[in-house]
Amino acid sequence: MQVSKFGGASVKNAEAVKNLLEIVNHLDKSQVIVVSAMGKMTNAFETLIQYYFSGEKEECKAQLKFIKEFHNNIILDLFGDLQHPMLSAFWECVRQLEVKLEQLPSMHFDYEYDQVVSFGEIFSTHIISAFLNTSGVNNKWVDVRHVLKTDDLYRDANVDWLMTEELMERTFSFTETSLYLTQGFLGGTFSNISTTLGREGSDYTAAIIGYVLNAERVTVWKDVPGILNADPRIFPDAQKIDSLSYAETIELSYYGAQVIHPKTLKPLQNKQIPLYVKSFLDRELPGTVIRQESPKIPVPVFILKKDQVLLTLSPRDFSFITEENLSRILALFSQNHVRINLLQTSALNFTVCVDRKDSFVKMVEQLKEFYSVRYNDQVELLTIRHYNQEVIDEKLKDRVVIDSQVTRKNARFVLQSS
Ligand SMILES: Nc1ncnc2c1ncn2[C@@H]1O[C@H](COP(=O)(O)OP(=O)(O)O)[C@@H](O)[C@H]1O
Ligand SMILES: N[C@@H](CC(=O)OP(=O)(O)O)C(=O)O
Repeated sequence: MQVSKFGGASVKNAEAVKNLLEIVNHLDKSQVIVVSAMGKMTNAFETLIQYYFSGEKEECKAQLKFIKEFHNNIILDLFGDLQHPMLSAFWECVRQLEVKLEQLPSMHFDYEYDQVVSFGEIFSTHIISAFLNTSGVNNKWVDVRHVLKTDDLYRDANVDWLMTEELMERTFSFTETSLYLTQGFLGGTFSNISTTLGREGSDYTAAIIGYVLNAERVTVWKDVPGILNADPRIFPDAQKIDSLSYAETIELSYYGAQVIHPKTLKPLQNKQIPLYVKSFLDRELPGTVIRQESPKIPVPVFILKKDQVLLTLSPRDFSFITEENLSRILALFSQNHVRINLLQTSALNFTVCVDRKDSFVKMVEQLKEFYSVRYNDQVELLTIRHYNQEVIDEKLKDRVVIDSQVTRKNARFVLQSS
């Protein structure tokens, strides 16, 4: 069997869903199709949950209307009729969301987030499953929350592999159908409360299913021809890489290449399942294959992380940056979920480049108790993997370099934002 994952961009409107039908028609038999919320709907649901949680009733109503209209327009284009008989399950879910939003939220934001934002994937999969069925591509809709079991760390749930294996093997048995369609990004607790795996977690869902069912391959369909040596939105002349090793791809995603969710590779590597990244805009193109062995990458790879803060701490007492100081500092970063992207230490200074996020300000206040804190929040972090001097010179032309770290494989530069 194989797993194919379709992200938001590949189902952003009716035309895209028709294109998905075309791709599915050409896939090998025995597939589990994993689908994300349509287009930017997860962002729209995030706005909805903010209004709901803060009790802004009118704004909440207007946002719900926007979300419903978005899906209605796609349905009208695909089915010509909002009340098409195949859509009853979809309308039942819309009603469930409406009922949820009429109730008062609990005090637990992350819990409420997962209960509301999960409707993005539930809606998209009901619509797409019904559309495929009416188009002669028979498939069985599976509620992933019943088979992908997690703990209750809402918004960043951890998979319970044992339970998931047992439930998935039973559910995806390929006895009654050769095509299953299910949701990315979602999970369910032991008592079937919705959870999510972290933003952009649908790639990870595909890998989990592939791992559990011993898939022959997993394919993620994207709006790019494969993995490129840079984000084409930032570096328009980026080149496609034909083949990558798991280890290299894990490094790229660790340094911030946003094309694959970082957790995706490990389950696949553990069972040596190849991952294909292919373009839904041209299904004939070969894409990129990721597997154990791969030829050396023929070009340097550029990864630019924007919205970074460069933070320097110096002990207020007479101590150096010792192991004791380091463990206290790192514990605070971990407690505040602030990710360190680059780290340098000297006798008197601890310097890091981190993502700018809300908890950063709180963390800085805690650090100030022991350290003098200086920071610059107008910076970007450029990583060049497999660098050479020529590409460094070219990329740093007209840029102000604030800090750098060079190893055998990586040249990393903290740059003033351009
Ligand atoms: N190195 C890279 N190679 C290819 N795409 C990249 C790279 N880095 C960033 N991207 C961006 O990743 C996007 C695709 O990933 P993503 O948006 O997560 O897909 P989806 O949500 O549809 O699964 C592309 O549109 C591209 O702009
Ligand atoms: N819909 C979720 C999960 C996801 O992975 O989406 P996409 O495949 O469009 O990145 C999100 O936007 O975070």
